Amino acid sequence: MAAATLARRIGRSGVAVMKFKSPPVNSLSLEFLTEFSISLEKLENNRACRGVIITSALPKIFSSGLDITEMCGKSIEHYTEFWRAVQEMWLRLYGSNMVTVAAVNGSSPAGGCLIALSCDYRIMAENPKFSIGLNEAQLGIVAPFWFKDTFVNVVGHRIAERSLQLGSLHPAPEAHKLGLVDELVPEEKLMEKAAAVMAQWLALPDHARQLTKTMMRKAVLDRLVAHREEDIKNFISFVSKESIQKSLRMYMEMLKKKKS
Ligand SMILES: CCCCCCCC/C=C\CC(=O)SCCNC(=O)CCNC(=O)[C@H](O)C(C)(C)COP(=O)(O)OP(=O)(O)OC[C@H]1O[C@@H](n2cnc3c(N)ncnc32)[C@H](O)[C@@H]1OP(=O)(O)O
Repeated sequence: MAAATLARRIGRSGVAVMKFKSPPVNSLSLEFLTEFSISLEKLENNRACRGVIITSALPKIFSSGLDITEMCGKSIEHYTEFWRAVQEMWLRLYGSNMVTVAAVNGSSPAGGCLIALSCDYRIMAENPKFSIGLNEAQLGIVAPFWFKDTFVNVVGHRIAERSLQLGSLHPAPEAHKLGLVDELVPEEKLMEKAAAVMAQWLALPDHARQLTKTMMRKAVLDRLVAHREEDIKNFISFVSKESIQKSLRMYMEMLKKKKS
C-alpha cells in the first residue's frame, strides 16, 4: 500500500508509535483507512504491544479528516466500501484494548478529530494556529451519531451541542479549555510527554484497565454495531443527494482557491 505510510515501532516498553504519513494532509482515503485498520489489528494481536501513540509525520497537520474526493461523484459500491472502512477504523480504535494516546502535532478537523477523540488521552501542540473539532456542519454535512457520541463522551452534551451545530474548529488553547484535548505542550516536547503519559497508564494491570475501558465505551460501540448497515444506507442516501454533492464540490473549490 503506497498512499498511507504508517511507521510502527514497538519498543521494549511495549509501546508502538504510529505516524501518519500520507502527504499532503493525511486525508483519510479508503486506502489510508484500510491500512490504518490493518495496522491496528496487527498491534492488537501482538501480545508484546500494550499501547500505541498516534501522531503525524507531516508538519502542521495531524489529519485533514475524511478524504472528500472519496465522497464526490463515486458509485454506490464505492460509497459502501468507503463508509464501511470509516466504521471499521473507528470500531477498532475506539474499542481497542491497548492504551491509545494521540499526540496531536497539527490541525485535526472532522475525521481527524474523531481519531484523536477515540484515543484514551490527547496531548496537543500548544500552537494556536492548530485547530481541532467536528466541523462537518461547515461543509453542509452532518456528523454521524457515533462521531457525536464519541465527542459527547469526551466533552459532555452542552459543549458538544454548541460545537457540533456551529461546526467549530477550536484553536488549541480553546480546545484545551473545553476539554477536547487533555494537555497542551510545546511541540518539541509532544512525544516525550506522550511517552510519559503512556508509562503512567501502563503502570496499571492491563485487565483492570481494559475491563474499565470496555465498561465506559461498550454502549456507544454496540450502538454502531447494531445499526451498521442502516448507517451505511443513511450515508449513501445522504451523500448521493445532489445538494450534498454540490456543497462538497464547493468546499473543495474553496480549499483550492484559498491557495491562489
Ligand atoms: C446521516 C449520515 C450522514 C453522514 C455524512 C457524512 C459524514 C462525514 C463525516 C466526516 C467528514 C469529514 O471528515 S470531511 C473532511 C473535513 N475536513 C476539512 O474540512 C479540512 C479541509 N482542509 C483544510 O482545512 C486544510 O486543507 C488543512 C487545514 C487541513 C491544511 O491546510 P494547508 O493550507 O496546509 O493545505 P491545503 O488546504 O492547501 O490542502 C492541500 C491539498 O489537500 C487537499 N485537501 C485538504 N483537505 C482535504 C480533504 N479532507 N480531503 C481531500 N483533499 C483535501 C486540498 O484541496 C489541497 O489540494 P490541492 O493541492 O490539489 O489544491
